[in-house]
Order: sequence, then structure tokens, then C-alpha cells
Amino acid sequence: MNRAEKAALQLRAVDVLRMLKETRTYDELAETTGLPAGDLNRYVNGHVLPGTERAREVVEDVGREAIADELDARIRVDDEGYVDNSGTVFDQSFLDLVAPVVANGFEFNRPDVVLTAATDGITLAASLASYYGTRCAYAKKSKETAVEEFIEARQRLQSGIELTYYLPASAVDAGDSVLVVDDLIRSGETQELLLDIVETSEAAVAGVFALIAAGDDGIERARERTDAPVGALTTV
Ligand SMILES: O=P(O)(O)OC[C@H]1O[C@H](OP(=O)(O)OP(=O)(O)O)[C@H](O)[C@@H]1O
Ligand SMILES: Nc1ncnc2[nH]cnc12
Repeated sequence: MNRAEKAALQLRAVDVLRMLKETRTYDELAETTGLPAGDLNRYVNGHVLPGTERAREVVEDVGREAIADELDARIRVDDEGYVDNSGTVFDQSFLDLVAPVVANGFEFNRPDVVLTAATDGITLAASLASYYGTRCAYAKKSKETAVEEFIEARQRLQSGIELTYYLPASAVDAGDSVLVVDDLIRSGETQELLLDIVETSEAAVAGVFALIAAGDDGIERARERTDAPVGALTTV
């Protein structure tokens, strides 16, 4: 890690601690994190930054569990197993906390592009791209006006309906490393189309990530398609 990356990690740890502090006393925060209450007070108030190793532990371990709990609290699953995750994907500040936890807690290589499918994956992809300092791109079910060249991926779904995603060809270059993300993965059909786009672009897959896995089918399907890490923060 270079100096700037260390500083970014330290600041993200403070963000995670501030989020946890909203619903805890310092003694409770000390219990959650295993860190002394006095140190936590100084971090939360911005007087001192946690050292790099502490910051990493906060973001990777404490943060991952806390963010997964917060995610679970924000989603609703209806009687048929459909997920309402608007409490998550509409909250960019929350997703800005999710991004470092995902980037540090899964073994993705740093990507050149974070790729998703419109619509609901866009805010997550934006947070991750911003965290990595890389480009964000989203494939759409219709062609963007004035764009001349597209990469297309088409598939007949289990339902029999044909689904096509279009990405402006300039969004991903050959040789780029691409992290495929989405808010939700269920059948994995959408992620498979995104992986098709990566393949057509002659780019490499850095990983596949979803906030929520509705069952295991989608994750398994993605794992069959790539050797890169595949994961979700929570499963319903
Ligand atoms: O794993 P799958 O079975 O492919 O399902 C997951 C996809 O379904 C949802 O998008 P949807 O197609 O509903 O479009 P939206 O984001 O515009 O709501 C979700 O945002 C994922 O992209
Ligand atoms: N919101 C949702 N919940 C479960 N499965 C889905 N597939 C597409 N959207 C979904």
C-alpha cells in the first residue's frame, strides 16, 4: 500500500467506527471492536487516526460483520422470496461504507472498470469505482442514443424472454480488469450477460460481487464462469 492508500484505509476505518458509534456507547463500541474506549473516542472525534493494521481490522473484520448486519436490517423479503432493497441502493452514503469493506474483505484484484447492469446495480458500482478510483460502467437493456458502437450480450432466459444488454464499446478496453457487481444475484443470468460482455471486450474478470444473493444458484453459476473470486455480502 502506498501512503495515499494507507490514509484512505485509515479514513474508511473512522467512517465505519462513526457508523457503529451512532447506535452504541464507547464501552459498547469497545466491546464490538476489541479496541480501548479511549482510543475509539479519539478516532471518532477525528483527533487521531487508527494505525494501518488497526484500520484494516476495523474495515475487514468488524466492518464486514457490521455492514452485513446493517444490510440485513435494511432489506425486506416478501412471501415469494422477492427482495425489496430500495433501503440500500437508494442510500449512497451507506454504499460508500460498503465499498471499502467489499474491496478489503474479498480477494478482488484492483479493477480498471467496475461494471454493472442498469438499473439497481448502478449506485453500488459508483461507490466501488469511487473507492478504487476507477471507471464505472453500466450495461443497459436499450441502446444509448448517439453512441455508435456497442458490445451486446443476448440470452434467452428461463422464462423464454430474450434479454439483451448493450454497453458502449468505449467503456471497456481489451486487457482491462473488470469487476462485475450488482445489487442482487438470483438466477445469475444478468451476471452471466455481464461476463459475456467482458469476454467479448477481451477484458479480464477481477471478480463478481453482489450485495445480496437470493439463494445460491446465481453465485454458483458465476463461479462456473470464472476463476476470479465470486461473493455476496449476505444471502436470503
Ligand atoms: O440474478 P438474476 O436472476 O439475473 O437477477 C438479478 C438482477 O435482477 C435485478 O435487476 P432487474 O432485471 O430487475 O432490473 P432493474 O435493476 O432495472 O430493476 C437486479 O438488479 C439484478 O440485476
Ligand atoms: N428484487 C428481486 N428479488 C428477488 N429476485 C429478483 N430477481 C430480480 N429482481 C429480484
